[in-house]
Amino acid sequence: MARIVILTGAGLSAESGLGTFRDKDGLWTRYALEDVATPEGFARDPALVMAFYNARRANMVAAAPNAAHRALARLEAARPGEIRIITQNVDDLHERAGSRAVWHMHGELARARCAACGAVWPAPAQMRPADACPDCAAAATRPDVVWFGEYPYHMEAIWEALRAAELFVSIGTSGQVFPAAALVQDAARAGAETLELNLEPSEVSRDFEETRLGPATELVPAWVA
Ligand SMILES: CC(C)NC(=O)[C@H](Cc1c[nH]c2ccccc12)NC(=O)[C@H](CCCC/N=C(/NCCC(=O)O)S[C@H]1O[C@H](COP(=O)(O)OP(=O)(O)OC[C@H]2O[C@@H](n3cnc4c(N)ncnc43)[C@H](O)[C@@H]2O)[C@@H](O)[C@H]1O)NC(=O)OCc1ccccc1
Repeated sequence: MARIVILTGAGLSAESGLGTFRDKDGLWTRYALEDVATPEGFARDPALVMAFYNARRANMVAAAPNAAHRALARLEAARPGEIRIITQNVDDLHERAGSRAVWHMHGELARARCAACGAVWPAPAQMRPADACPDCAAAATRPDVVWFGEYPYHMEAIWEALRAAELFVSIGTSGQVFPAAALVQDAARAGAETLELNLEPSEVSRDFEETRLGPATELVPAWVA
């Protein structure tokens, strides 16, 4: 079981050019969360939701891991089996930097899912609702992401990892989305040390023993070194 559990958010990928959600020009200033990141929004206008995720997938493909992603991959390589990354990010920059022990608790842009049978497969660049499922042939394709009101992935494994953690580190997240924002409390309750690395104080900074402020590409390599 991993001694060090690391939670990451949109702030980790910000310096790779992938917009965050809540910063001044963030995604939620340009799209209504209710329209593009809820099952109800998808039912109302699947084409709008697909356009939103197809655009983010294209941005992801054009982006590259930054020094913070690479530092975390180095840490995992230096300490095999000791590091577990839990990310709220749906991009694949952790894996492209070389990290392997990664749980995407809110899903992945790189995957499509069948809303009828649950099958998942690599997402085409331009996903369409009518795309047929390779398993059941249903035309019920959706992005394999966790929308608001849906149950996040890996929750049981995440809580188990937090029970065994000696150190919990949070990087680039505003602490406004649950249950991700409550994981620091779960870690602290289990006796782990808690460290926050973020550009600015978050909604849950008070739950951390230590908070270091600054850009991830500076704070993370310095912490790993
Ligand atoms: C809005 C909020 C109030 N609503 C919720 O939290 C809801 C409802 C809710 C549940 N429990 C609650 C309790 C209280 C209140 C509300 C709730 N939660 C849910 O619906 C969740 C499902 C939520 C998942 C939604 N899907 C996403 N993403 C996938 C899609 C997509 O990506 O489109 S959420 C999405 O938004 C969140 C964005 O947050 P951040 O990543 O933190 O990004 P943000 O822009 O906010 O902040 C960026 C931070 O980085 C910093 N930064 C910026 N640049 C840098 C930089 N360069 N370096 C360092 N830091 C930097 C900034 O300072 C800032 O602090 C991420 O989680 C991201 O994945 N499901 C659920 O609860 O199921 C039941 C349950 C309950 C308990 C236990 C188990 C199950």
